[in-house]
Parts: sequence; C-alpha cells; structure tokens
Amino acid sequence: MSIEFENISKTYDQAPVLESINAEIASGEFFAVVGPSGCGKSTLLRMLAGLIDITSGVIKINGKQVNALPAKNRGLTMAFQDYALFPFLSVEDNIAFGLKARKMPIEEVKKRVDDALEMVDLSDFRERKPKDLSGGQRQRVALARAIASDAKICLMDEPLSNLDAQLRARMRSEIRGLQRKLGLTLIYVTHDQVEAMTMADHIMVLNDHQVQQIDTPLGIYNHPANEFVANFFGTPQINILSGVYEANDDQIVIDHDLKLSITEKLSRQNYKIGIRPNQLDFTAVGPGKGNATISDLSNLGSQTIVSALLDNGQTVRIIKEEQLLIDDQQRIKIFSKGTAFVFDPDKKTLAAVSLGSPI
Ligand SMILES: Nc1ncnc2c1ncn2[C@@H]1O[C@H](COP(=O)(O)OP(=O)(O)OP(=O)(O)O)[C@@H](O)[C@H]1O
Repeated sequence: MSIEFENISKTYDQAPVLESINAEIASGEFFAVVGPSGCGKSTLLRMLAGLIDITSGVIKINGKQVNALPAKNRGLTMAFQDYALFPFLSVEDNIAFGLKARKMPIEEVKKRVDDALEMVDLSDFRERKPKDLSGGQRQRVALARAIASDAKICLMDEPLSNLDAQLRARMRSEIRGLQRKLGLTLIYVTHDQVEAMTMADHIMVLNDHQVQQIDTPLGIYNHPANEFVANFFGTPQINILSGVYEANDDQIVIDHDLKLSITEKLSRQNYKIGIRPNQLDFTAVGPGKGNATISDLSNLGSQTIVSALLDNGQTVRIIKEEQLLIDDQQRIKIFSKGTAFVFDPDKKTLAAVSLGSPI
C-alpha cells in the first residue's frame, strides 16, 4: 500500500507545526521520519493515522484520498509511544483483540500472538495486565500488537525508546526483517539518526516545520542538502568550520594546512565547511610545529575520538580507527583525506569537494 502526502500543512492555534509537506512512500517501503524534538514527526504520523485533522493538503493511501476516512477504516496498525493498551485485558488478549474483531480464525490468531510475543520476548508475560508491566514491557506489547496485525501499513512512533540498548538492537533487526518478510509499508518515527540509518529505505528529515531532505540513508550521509542535515547524521558530529575563499587560487582556506581546492568559481568570501571526523587525520609533530594541539581523547575501544584546537581557534573532532595513546597537549599537524561540504550563507550545500593535499 503506497502513501502520498500532498502539500500537507498543520497549524495548532495558528502556530504552524508543518508546512507544505510532500512525500511519496512506495508500497513495502521502510520510511523513517526523523528530526529534533517538537519538529512535528508525531503530528505527521497522527494525521496519516486519522487521529487528528489536517489543516490543508491531501493524504492518499493507494492513490485514494483518505482525509475524511475514519482511523479504523484506513487499514493501518499503530505502535505509538503512548498508544493505550486496554487495561482490563491481559497481554495476549490485547494483542489478539484486533485480530478477533476482524474475525480471523482462532488458530491463526493464536499463532500470530505466539509469534509476536516470542519476538518481543514476552512469552512468559502473556497472562499479565498492563498495570503489572514496566514501561518498556508495555511498549513491547504495543509493538507485538502491531506485529501480529494483518494490516499492510504499520505506523510506529519511537517504538523502541524505553528499551535497553541490547534489546533495542535486537528489535531493530527483528522489525526490519519482519517488515521485509510481510511486505509492510512501515512509517517509523524516531529522533535517533542511527535507527533511521540502519533500518530505513528512505529517510525524511524534518526541521523548522519543513522537509529538509528525503533520500536513502547513504544519500543523506553523502549528499546532505544543507548544514542541518549534515549536522544531524553522523557520530561524532560533522565538523563545521569557517573558511575564506581565495579567488586567485580557487581555494577555500581553513588554515595554512587545511585548504580545499574548488573547481567551481564561488562568489562570496566566507563559507562554512563541513568535514566529517573520519575525513581528517593527523601526525604528531614537535613543539612549535604543526597547526593544532590535542585537547581531548575518548578511547572507545576500537576507535579513538580526538578533539583538537586549531591554531586559528577552531575546534575539530577526528576519528582514528585505533587505540591511540597520545598526550593531551601534543602538537599535531592535521590534514585531510577525503571530501568536505561547502555551505553557502543560507546553509544550503553548494558542493561536495575533495580536500586538497597537505602543503
Ligand atoms: N494538541 C496540540 N496543541 C497545540 N500544540 C501542539 C499539540 N500537539 C503538538 N503540539 C505542538 O506541535 C509541535 C510538534 O509536536 P510533535 O509531537 O508532532 O513533535 P515531535 O517531532 O513528534 O516531537 P518529539 O520527538 O518530542 O515527540 C510541538 O511544538 C508541540 O508542542
């Protein structure tokens, strides 16, 4: 089942929350919606579910406008962060409720409930009432209910937010596997860029009431539409540095060792440059040499994240794929080994450029 958002806007008490949202979601696609808290992710999902009104625009499911269709007739299933479970029903009855209501044969209901309970690790909790569960367990019941459903569109709003890291990692791949197997169209709201990157076919990035970019995970990482998107994806965060365009040499100069060769002519003098921490490297040098001083080291086991202060006052983060033992305050020479992004003053991406070799 495909989904289309056509010029969807939403205002609450005249305050805009979403402006002119356009997106097409293909049948069987895993579509993640990401953005910072309050950017309107849940609002978009709730409009699609039919739980709140659309201020203007059209939502289509399988090519048919559904603006006025009641939630229960939209053929969707939902696992929302606060989606209420029936307090008087046991865990298994909560999961089976919708299936029984649709007159599914009882053996089929039992199988689906069993499979779903196993998947979310709650087989031993089937008799319990929601009040006797932890927050994370309740969330898993809501997830199991969505998994067991036979709807072809599934909406999930931060479904893994209350789970511990291990279970969350397992659930990510279980949900992804199940979505593929059943051919579900899955709209998945999260503020977690890693979740979106690892699970989705396409990602919609929302901010400032608007769509910033819709692309594949690698498309977003490799070709961010603007500074916001570049900042949102990637751990540790991309470095945003100031550079000056020198028209004579067609270069953007960050400092005397960090220069970007630019093929296209740029008109303005000052630019923001985005360089991912894995696109920088350094060598240790003697006192008074190089272009930066190490200010902090975080050893993560297989990697080391290094913070360094460039002599011109800008701070950069660099990832080394090794356990690095080096002194704080060590002088280093930073150089580049890959691509960078040049942002114009409106924060749009002008170009992805190759960094010049060290001089
Ligand atoms: N019923 C309402 N009346 C007025 N404003 C609302 C209402 N519901 C949500 N909002 C506002 O709309 C904006 C978007 O809220 P929404 O819940 O969609 O954001 P979100 O991106 O899902 O955030 P989070 O990640 O924190 O859940 C917020 O500023 C919120 O305060």
